[in-house]
Amino acid sequence: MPAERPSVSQKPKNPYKRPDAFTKAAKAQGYPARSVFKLEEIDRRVRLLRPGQRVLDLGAAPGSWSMYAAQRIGAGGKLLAVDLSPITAAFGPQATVVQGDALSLTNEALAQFAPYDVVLSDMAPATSGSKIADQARSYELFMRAVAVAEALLAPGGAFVGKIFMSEDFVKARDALRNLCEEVRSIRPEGTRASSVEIFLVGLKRKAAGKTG
Ligand SMILES: C[S@@+](CC[C@H](N)C(=O)[O-])C[C@H]1O[C@@H](n2cnc3c(N)ncnc32)[C@H](O)[C@@H]1O
Repeated sequence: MPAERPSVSQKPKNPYKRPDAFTKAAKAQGYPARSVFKLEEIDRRVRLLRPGQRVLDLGAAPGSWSMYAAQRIGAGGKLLAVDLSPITAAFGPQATVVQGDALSLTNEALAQFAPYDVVLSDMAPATSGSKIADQARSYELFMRAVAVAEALLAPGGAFVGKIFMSEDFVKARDALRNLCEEVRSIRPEGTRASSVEIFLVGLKRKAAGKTG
């Protein structure tokens, strides 16, 4: 099983106080970022990823989520990893990397392996120093990911998107409720205590014509 969480002896009693155990465990297992444990927890809780699936990963750099997803979908799956920044991590022959801005890339440019079984977005803005501006940008990235899912996610498919907590959270959750039968909000254990992020998980994408 990929991405083994920190062992009981490594893991602090309160991971929010000493989150470095997650960073060390990620590096020890060859993942570039501790964020892998967030996806691993979401996967474990909602049974997200399976062999043979087609996955779109938006905001994929430096590559931990894509590495994890590529292992879970195996050689029979397909993965498209997209980020503004270059991605140097290797995900295997089932993966293709696109460097670009998800806000301006067309849905066609993201459709290489569509329809997708899973759309992931861990996209986050570079922090600007303004909490309000960062929240607004995070909402924009989240809503773009939902729009991409609306265009490219298969009926029955699943969505995971990161958003910074703000007044817009309810609008974001409603947009996902419009798309998926079941919506959950998850704040994984590996999230830093100071972080304002939360993940909205949409399960069972509604069939076309059944949204709303
Ligand atoms: C928290 S990191 C993602 C970490 C990644 N999931 C991993 O496990 O390695 C957020 C990423 O979102 C990307 N990002 C932010 N805005 C973006 C945009 N408009 N289009 C594509 N990627 C974007 C950033 O470049 C950054 O690499």
